[in-house]
Amino acid sequence: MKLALIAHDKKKDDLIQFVTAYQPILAQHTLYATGTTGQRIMDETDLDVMRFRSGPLGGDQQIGAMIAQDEMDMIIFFRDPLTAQPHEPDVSALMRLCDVYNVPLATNMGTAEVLLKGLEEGFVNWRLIRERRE
Ligand SMILES: O=C(CO)COP(=O)(O)O
Repeated sequence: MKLALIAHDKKKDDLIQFVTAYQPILAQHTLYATGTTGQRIMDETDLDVMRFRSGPLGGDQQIGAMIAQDEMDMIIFFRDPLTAQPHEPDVSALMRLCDVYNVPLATNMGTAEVLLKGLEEGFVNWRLIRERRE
């Protein structure tokens, strides 16, 4: 599976703690990240990450493009709900595309934990359900 990991600045420490705790699961998948988040993951864990541009410079949109091409399976995006982001339209667009394409999106650690545990158990069947419908 292809997973994207993203965190706003004040949530990056939380994301590092989370990916460290769930490194054994994450290591079984292909990981993508926005620029600064990805750099921190690579510096502070043993995970290998394909980095896009930094979020404010288009990284969210690059991940959105992968979603639109049906090439992304899950997004873990620790958003900061208390700080205005200069690229808020990009953040909204990314989340909107997750809903357009039914891509699982966790915007906080609680949901991210459930998603990763579900992923580990093989509960990610939405593509099959969608294919049956089409
Ligand atoms: O701003 C972001 C997501 O909207 C994250 O970008 P960085 O990982 O480059 O900080």
